[in-house]
Amino acid sequence: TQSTRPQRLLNAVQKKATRGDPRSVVKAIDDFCRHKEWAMNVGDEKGCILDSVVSEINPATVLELGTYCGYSTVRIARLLPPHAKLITLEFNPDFAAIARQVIAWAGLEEKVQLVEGASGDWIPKMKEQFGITTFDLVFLDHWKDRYLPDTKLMEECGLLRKGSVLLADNVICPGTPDYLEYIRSSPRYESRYFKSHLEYTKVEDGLEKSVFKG
Ligand SMILES: CCNc1ncnc2c1ncn2[C@@H]1O[C@H](/C=C/CNC(=O)c2cc(-c3ccc(F)cc3)cc(O)c2O)[C@@H](O)[C@H]1O
Ligand SMILES: [Mg+2]
Repeated sequence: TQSTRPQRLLNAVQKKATRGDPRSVVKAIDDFCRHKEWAMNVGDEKGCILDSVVSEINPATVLELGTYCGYSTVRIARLLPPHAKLITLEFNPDFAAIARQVIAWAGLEEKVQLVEGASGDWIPKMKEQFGITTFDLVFLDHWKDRYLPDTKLMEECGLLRKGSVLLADNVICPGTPDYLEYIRSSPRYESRYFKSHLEYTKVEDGLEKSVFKG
């Protein structure tokens, strides 16, 4: 049977990366996507911006919306302090299965809880299911038309506190116009755009970092 792109990406990790070495997993995926097959990982250029935001916040609790193959999950989790928790939501079971193996290859299972399901169903259950009060950082990288509804849902569920940071991928390409309009015009957020490029290309894209004011 034909393999899928996520399966071929996992094969590249298992062939090129060293078990237990997150940096080598990130490099193996970037090399695969740059030289073999493009895939919608945040990538190395935007990934450096992601790294700097994570290092600046040093979060104890992180929520990622849209795991895909686990590239940004590994990028974030490798920088987390010992008892920090990253919860990542992925509703495609095939992608979730690949991501679990990528996260395991990096040796980061202890820091990551991959939850198979839709953000809309799980955001309201974060407190009761995982004992989370609020998230220090949320990385949005799922369906682009879901950024805004899920942000409103997180507000309603009290998952954001004064100082919580939302970091959104692809605000230019493919674009998240309704989210950008909302977050940039809301008095409850301080937003800043980090100009970059669409992963592995010269096309403009960027990350929007928004701090919740409570
Ligand atoms: C239903 C909403 N809730 C969800 N809950 C949990 N997981 C979800 C959800 N939505 C989507 N997902 C998962 O997130 C992932 C989806 C990501 C969508 N991303 C993109 O479309 C995307 C697309 C591009 C892109 C850019 C230019 C192109 F020419 C082609 C593609 C670049 C990116 O960086 C992207 O992130 C998948 O793994 C999907 O199964
Ligand atoms: Mg993306």
